[in-house]
Amino acid sequence: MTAVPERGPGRIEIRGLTKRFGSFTAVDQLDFTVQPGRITGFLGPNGSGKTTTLRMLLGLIRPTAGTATIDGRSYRDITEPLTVVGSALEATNFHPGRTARDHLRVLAAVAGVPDTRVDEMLELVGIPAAARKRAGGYSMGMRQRLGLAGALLGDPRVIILDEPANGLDPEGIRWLRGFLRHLAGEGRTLLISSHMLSEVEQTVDDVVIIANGRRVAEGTVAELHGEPTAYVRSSRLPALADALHRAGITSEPRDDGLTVRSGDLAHIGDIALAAGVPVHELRADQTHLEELFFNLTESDEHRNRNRSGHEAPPETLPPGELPPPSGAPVSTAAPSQEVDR
Ligand SMILES: Nc1ncnc2c1ncn2[C@@H]1O[C@H](COP(=O)(O)OP(=O)(O)OP(=O)(O)O)[C@@H](O)[C@H]1O
Repeated sequence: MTAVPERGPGRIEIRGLTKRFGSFTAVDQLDFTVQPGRITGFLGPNGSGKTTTLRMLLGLIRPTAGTATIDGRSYRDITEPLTVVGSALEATNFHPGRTARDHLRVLAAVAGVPDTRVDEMLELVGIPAAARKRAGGYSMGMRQRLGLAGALLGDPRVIILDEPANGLDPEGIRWLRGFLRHLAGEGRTLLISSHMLSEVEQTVDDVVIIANGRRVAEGTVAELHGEPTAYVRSSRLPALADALHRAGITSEPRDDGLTVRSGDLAHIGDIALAAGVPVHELRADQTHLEELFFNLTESDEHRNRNRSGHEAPPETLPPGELPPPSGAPVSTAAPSQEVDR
């Protein structure tokens, strides 16, 4: 693949992005930035507005307010969009009677790329044998890989994938992780959505978390984890707390031990040893990201509207727009899928 210069173009900017379906606000004043050369996880529970946001970014539906741009231009204003942005919103809408090769050839023709790239892409995503097999017989994992191959056909610098790990087995998830990392290493911009933080935690650099269409957190994965802490147990806690304090480390009592505001276990152990304090247990605290995710997205303030019966009534669908994605899987690789022009 052609290398994309590091720190090159490919910046996604979402500003005040809002989408209302009738009186229902699916995406509400959303703001975030996605940087090239990084993998950004776009996270939120089911129905929080991820797909609607991606559909606006990809020009499939019009925002009610705000903008979604790539290098300052909205998708509809990009001259050869498939060579700039590759996307796979769902991995399920391949024509069942069409082979992977035929499917990609159609897209290649649309994107204006040579047919030779089709087999290259199938090889790249690890399904060369699927070239002649009809898509109707594919596993979910193969569909995901085919969707990815389609997204990459135009050698785009921006890649947008909706729940790309869905249906992949652990080996497939490991493969995807390495593959996405490689693409980011080439300077490309990767935006991937997921409803499970734990699923993408090891894959992404940055995260944007939304609940009920609103951003509730944004930052690097490390920032989300917060400052590292350790748990230490001893029969002489006051002496240990005192020794840590003298070393400039704060601690507070927890259960029958201390929470120490440092992740450097060796340093904590050395301080205890130097103070002659016995240590009965010393371990790093794990931040339970899933719990944090739940707190951020399911707190009283952000409780999922879809679970409290406030979902948009279907008749709110504006003319010319596709029904909710759950019922109508969409791959944005082909412009023929675009609506609401
Ligand atoms: N065309 C539409 N008309 C009416 N409501 C819609 C439409 N599209 C989406 N919605 C509603 O907007 C909300 C956000 O949906 P969206 O698909 O963007 O969420 P999501 O975060 O992608 O969820 P999931 O993880 O389940 O795909 C949902 O309540 C959904 O029912």
